[in-house]
Amino acid sequence: MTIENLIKHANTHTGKLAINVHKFGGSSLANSECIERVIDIICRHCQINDIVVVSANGGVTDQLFNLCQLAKDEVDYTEALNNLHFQLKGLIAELLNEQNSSYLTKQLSDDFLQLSDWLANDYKQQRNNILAFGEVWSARLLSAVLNERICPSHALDSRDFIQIASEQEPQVNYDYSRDQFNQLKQTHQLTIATGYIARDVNGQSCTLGRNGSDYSATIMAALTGAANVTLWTDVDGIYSADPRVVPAARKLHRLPNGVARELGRLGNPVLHVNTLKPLEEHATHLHVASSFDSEISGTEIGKFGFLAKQELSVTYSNDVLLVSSEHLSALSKPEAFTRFSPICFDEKQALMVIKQEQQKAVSQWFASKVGDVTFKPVAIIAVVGHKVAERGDVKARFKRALENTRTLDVVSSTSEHSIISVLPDSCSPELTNVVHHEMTKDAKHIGVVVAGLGNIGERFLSLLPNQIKRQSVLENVHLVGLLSSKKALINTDGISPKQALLQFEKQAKDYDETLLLTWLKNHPYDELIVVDITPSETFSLLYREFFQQGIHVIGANKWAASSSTEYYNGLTALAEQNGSVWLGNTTVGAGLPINFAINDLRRSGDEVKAISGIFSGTLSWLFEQYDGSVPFSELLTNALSQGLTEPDPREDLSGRDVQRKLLILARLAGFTLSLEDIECQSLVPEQLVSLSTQDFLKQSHLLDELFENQLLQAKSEGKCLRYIAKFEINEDGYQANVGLAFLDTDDAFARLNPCDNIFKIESQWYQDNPLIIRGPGAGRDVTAGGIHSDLVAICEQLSTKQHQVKIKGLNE
Ligand SMILES: Nc1ncnc2c1ncn2[C@@H]1O[C@H](COP(=O)(O)OP(=O)(O)O)[C@@H](O)[C@H]1O
Ligand SMILES: N[C@@H](CC(=O)OP(=O)(O)O)C(=O)O
Repeated sequence: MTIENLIKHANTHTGKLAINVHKFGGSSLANSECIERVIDIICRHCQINDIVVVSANGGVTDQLFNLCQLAKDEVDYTEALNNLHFQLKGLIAELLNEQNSSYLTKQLSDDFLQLSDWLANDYKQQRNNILAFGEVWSARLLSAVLNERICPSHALDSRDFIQIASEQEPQVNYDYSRDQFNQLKQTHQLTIATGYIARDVNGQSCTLGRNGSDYSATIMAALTGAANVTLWTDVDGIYSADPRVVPAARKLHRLPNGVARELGRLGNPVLHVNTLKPLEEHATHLHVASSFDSEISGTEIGKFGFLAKQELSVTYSNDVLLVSSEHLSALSKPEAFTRFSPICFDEKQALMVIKQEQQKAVSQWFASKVGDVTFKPVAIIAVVGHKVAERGDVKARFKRALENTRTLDVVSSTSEHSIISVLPDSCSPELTNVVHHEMTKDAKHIGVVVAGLGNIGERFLSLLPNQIKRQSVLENVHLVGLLSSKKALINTDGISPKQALLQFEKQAKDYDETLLLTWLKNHPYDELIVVDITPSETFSLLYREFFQQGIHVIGANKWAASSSTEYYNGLTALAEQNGSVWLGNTTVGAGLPINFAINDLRRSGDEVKAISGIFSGTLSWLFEQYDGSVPFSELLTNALSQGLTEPDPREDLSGRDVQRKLLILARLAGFTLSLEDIECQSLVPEQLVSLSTQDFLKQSHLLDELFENQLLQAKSEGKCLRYIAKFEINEDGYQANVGLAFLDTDDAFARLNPCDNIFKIESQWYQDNPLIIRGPGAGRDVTAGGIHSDLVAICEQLSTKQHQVKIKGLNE
């Protein structure tokens, strides 16, 4: 939705559109630049009846906690207080016009008088009211900026409508809260509500715990029946480990609900422990996305199939306590869970691990019931994934990763979705990296979309199941898309390679390019490869889009590789910029390793000086057969009926295909040239050029005299006829042409099996005795095999590739 739409809806909207909740975390609101970005996201993604939930501006809650602590320790906090006031006044001045700025500054000064008073006289009682200021200031400021520049908006203090049982038991009274919310909500205005805070049944201010604004957002979604909740933060999704600590962390595109819940329970900051609770009975979608780059697809949390269930992540916490008491056995497991939500509870070993904030409640309970209890700071590291507790292989790998680490003898799980180890010392970044590496080293999932289900495409697919079985590098390759020119089948959870064509037949829908591109933009794979086995120029024009998304391409299709110099250079630059690999070993010589050989020579430091040969299977066959005993046109009809030519044989006779192949090879050898730089002798006489295919075939006898004359002349010189491609460097640069040549009958190019290709490479290393590659240059098996060879090559390259996580403040 654009800003115009937001405003238009402000004036006309009747409140019937689905509601979306957008939560912006503190990191997304940390300074005026961040807030400008948030405003831009609101303009593009919000409708007027949506709800925006905000956390305190980045760092403000920490500062408020610090002020309470200083007051408690009776340390002078004046400077800290003034700094915070100064910072917030600055933010107001930077974002609002003079009139609004002075109005908000006045409100802020009043709040600071109140804050000073509470800190001096009543910080204990007023602690939650003090902490609540962060969110109140943040909502007020954002709402004022929107009102001034974008659309009518009002700020709501969630304490005025969210009622929970108590801070310890933050269950929401939904009926009451919904009623209150409906009374407070203004129609035709964008609601900016505070996260993190609520009131208990006694009307006391409560917080929902650190990072609690996520929970506020989902509570508000449940109150309003919202369709979506987006948690906008400083990282573009949930990763397999904290990306600040583990640079090799992988983005988890789709996280099953249970796994997300467990990550939150273990204290992962991206998801608050209670975030998912309010959504349990609603069909609300939950996303985590980056406010720093709102176009990148984030993580979706929901119900997913096999692939998402395979994913593992590693999380740790250093803010946990080991509870020891000889009376621990007085506490049953269910009771322990309802009372304290421990992270782990091991009845047999009488061990319980809790979050630091539970300490007070635990010690009070023990004191009142049974007796002494001691607390020891410890740490946990956990592997989290769908039902990992039942997976022996995961447990074994986790133990192996911890082999050289001192652990308390507890590797226990309280949820089926995690295996936890308790550490006597804090969990170091090194350990987190080691464990993450061990758990995820072979977890790179590669999606493959095959475009073009003709002869070669079918063969490629029929070879795929065995290739996946045999080539270990293909272990995590998933066939996810099949495209023909008219139909498309995309299945994010994978299409069975064995049943591929059958599934395509039954389930494919009409091909829709926009839908395809949208899917490709949001695909959940670590890497995605498009295998282009189409002859289509139109499809090749999508390579730009693919490379922009970092998608890799295996092209058997010659169009892109032989496009204009400017376009081709643009494509290769784009691929490089975005880390896309582009291979096309089968564009020339089918499965013959000609492209590999040229690449390899260049890698070895060699310089290619000339490339020549017979590059067309069709022309190879025709001239190997043509000895004058049968007219050329008869041979051509024969070749056509055997499927050796294109449906319109002029495609072959024009030399254009050979010209493209020579261009591709010369480019691979490192030369900059385009098709126009390669002289091309067409074998189609002028009068046959513009006829329909049918008329051309009827008139093909007109070719006979021409070829007969050429053959007679060649024979008179003791030579034979061949269609040759040649590129060579000379003093002026290079010379390149394709056309008919008279060759000695014992020339290597003259003694081929019909249909074979031959490539001769002369280089610095292969000067006097050139490198020759010869063999079938077309055919179903060899071409499909060549594409498989590219697939293995790409997967080998990708297995060592690391993605750079984009996090504001870390590498942005
Ligand atoms: N598994 C993980 N995936 C993504 N981010 C993580 C993960 N574990 C920890 N983090 C950290 O959580 C931070 C986001 O949480 P938080 O600071 O609460 O954001 P916000 O201010 O938006 O609420 C990220 O910057 C990242 O460093
Ligand atoms: N401001 C609170 C609540 C919150 O959720 O913040 P954030 O969205 O920045 O994690 C805190 O810092 O804990």
